Amino acid sequence: MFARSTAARTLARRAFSSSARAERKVAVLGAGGGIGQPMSLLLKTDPLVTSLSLYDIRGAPGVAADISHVNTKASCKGYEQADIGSALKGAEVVVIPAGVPRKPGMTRDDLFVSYLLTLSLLSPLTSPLPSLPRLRQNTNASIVRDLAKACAEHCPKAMICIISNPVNSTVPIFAEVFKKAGVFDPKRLFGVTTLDVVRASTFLSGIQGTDPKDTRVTVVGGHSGVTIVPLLSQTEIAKGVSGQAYKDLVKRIQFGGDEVVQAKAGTGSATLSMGYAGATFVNSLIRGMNGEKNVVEPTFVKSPLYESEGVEYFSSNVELGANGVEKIHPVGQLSAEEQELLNACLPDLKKNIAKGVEFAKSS
Ligand SMILES: NC(=O)C1=CN([C@@H]2O[C@H](COP(=O)(O)OP(=O)(O)OC[C@H]3O[C@@H](n4cnc5c(N)ncnc54)[C@H](O)[C@@H]3O)[C@@H](O)[C@H]2O)C=CC1
Ligand SMILES: O=C([O-])CC(=O)C(=O)O
Repeated sequence: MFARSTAARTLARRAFSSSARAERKVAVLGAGGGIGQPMSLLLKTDPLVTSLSLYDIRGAPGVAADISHVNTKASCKGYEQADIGSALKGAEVVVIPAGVPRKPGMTRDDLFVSYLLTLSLLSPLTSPLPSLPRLRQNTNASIVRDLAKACAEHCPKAMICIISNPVNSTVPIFAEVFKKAGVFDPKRLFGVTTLDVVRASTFLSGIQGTDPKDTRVTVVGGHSGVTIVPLLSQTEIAKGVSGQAYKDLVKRIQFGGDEVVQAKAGTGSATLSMGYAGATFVNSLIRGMNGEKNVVEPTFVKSPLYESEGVEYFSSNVELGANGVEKIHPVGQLSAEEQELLNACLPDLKKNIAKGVEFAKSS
């Protein structure tokens, strides 16, 4: 992993040696889960990570004990529920894959409202109404809200990378909690949309017979269905993919998550590819923090690009630096098809963001 050009590798080495003493403590919240475990393993093998703090409401000490035997530099420690303060103390990067994954038939937005709550309504005998408020606590929205409160208290200056779905709403929730606590810095909050870029690269290179490592596709918008907008016209390698093949490719990139949810048949959603994508994003983020120049990743951040249309958060190419977001790149030239995709994305994205803001403000 972490494949890069020779020039980038030289820069990374230089950045690494100039920051060889830089302590880079990374905390993973939800480290015992399907994403948390492989991502933590990959982070343990990243030479830029010096300390790994693995937290989950269940199982993190065991995962940490296992991973800590890998003979790489980073130290690794696991924490249980009562220890979230120790887990977060001194963390410079916090990655959050905590929460419930999808099952077939669900959208990511369904994860905002509790899956358990839905079940309880269907089975009132096993889940009597008086327990509904407790079940409501199990939504991804409230999980992210509560983890945001803990981060605001214990590591308000950390870079925060949100994986928990629906990303289009959980990032605004996190931001609102930080605003309430008076510690919000928009440059330090990222929705992780890297898996969309990873998939676009894999699917396109599969069609064109190219090496995925040289097949970079910019994907903008949000992280669900039609809010995912691949900009294939900006990639030389995509030239020649047109007509039905183009439509199929766009659909596959937009609904790649559903492909995995279907294939896993009720046992979860993408975990291993997401672990890879999450560790890749964190590696880029730390390279930027360590002073490497021109580190660019698409990520869902507070963005001025479509603010005038009421869309406060948007994923586009972002240059990462010492303080997080260094520069937000515009989407660039769009084809007529891409303009249509963007037109379809913005209203949905606006609704998803408003839902997150509303939830955080009212809870
Ligand atoms: N941004 C993206 O591209 C992607 C996002 N996801 C999302 O990531 C989330 C996690 O997915 P999986 O790892 O497959 O689920 P999982 O169920 O395997 O793991 C989730 C983990 O979170 C833990 N957890 C629950 N509440 C917690 C809390 N309050 N504090 C700390 N840990 C807590 C659970 O104990 C569990 O270990 C889901 O919401 C899923 O939709 C999944 C794939 C891609
Ligand atoms: O599809 C899901 O629910 C998980 C996800 O976000 C993805 O795989 O892109």
